[in-house]
Amino acid sequence: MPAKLSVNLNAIAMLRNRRDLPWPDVARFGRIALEAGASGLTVHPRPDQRHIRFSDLPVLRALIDDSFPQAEFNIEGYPSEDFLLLCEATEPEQVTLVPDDPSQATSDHGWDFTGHQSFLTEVVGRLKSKGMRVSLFADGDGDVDATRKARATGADRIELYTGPYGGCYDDPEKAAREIDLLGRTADAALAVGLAVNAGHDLTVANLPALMQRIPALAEVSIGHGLTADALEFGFAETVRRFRRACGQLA
Ligand SMILES: CC(=O)[C@@H](O)[C@H](O)COP(=O)(O)O
Ligand SMILES: NCC(=O)COP(=O)(O)O
Repeated sequence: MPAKLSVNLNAIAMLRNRRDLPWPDVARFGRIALEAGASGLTVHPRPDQRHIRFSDLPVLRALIDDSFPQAEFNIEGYPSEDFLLLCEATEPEQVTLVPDDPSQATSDHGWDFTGHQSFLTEVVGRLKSKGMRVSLFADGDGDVDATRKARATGADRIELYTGPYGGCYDDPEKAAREIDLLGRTADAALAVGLAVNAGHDLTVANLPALMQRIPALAEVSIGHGLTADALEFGFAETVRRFRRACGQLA
């Protein structure tokens, strides 16, 4: 079963925000991605709204509801009260909780499931009671006990943080070690009943090996590498290239 591809629109929004102008239009690129066969859209609104703005969320929700009802909306972020209210107002199919500090340039680690067990349990319960699937950002470090603790929060999935793997683009031996750790984390998560997503710095080049080691991967969310490729190949063609790397197209 190929992994689903959720296209992250953060980089498009970041480009838009360079000027006080409405382009590139995130909804337009969301539409192009879904027309090209992406399974869903991902956004990671950060408190300073430096890329996705809170006002983008209802527009993207309406795009999916009105034109692509089979697609999924995935909202990622740190579960502050503001973020939780945003999710409750938008009702995405999936919320991915990420332990980001507001000052972080980008996400760079998964949850400490021991230290945040009760906090996560409460937040996961709150979101799930409103019908949202919940995924928890997790380090791919092979820690079996951490996956048990992730499961104990009531979450449905983990999202493997693949940044360290993505950073090995020029070091195949290191990449193989990272794949092994990610694979062992995924095995442990699947064994306790969690489904497994993955994201961060995934590319057309590094996806196939990840897919081969974790064939049960449910979804990948990709923005940075996809937007970079789109400058060369165009947005729709790039989505198709990533779908091919996910095993969706021959
Ligand atoms: C949760 C995660 O992995 C991040 O990749 C994130 O969604 C991207 O965030 P930025 O676009 O802000 O770097
Ligand atoms: N969850 C990861 C994501 O949405 C996109 O990460 P990246 O491809 O922008 O690194």
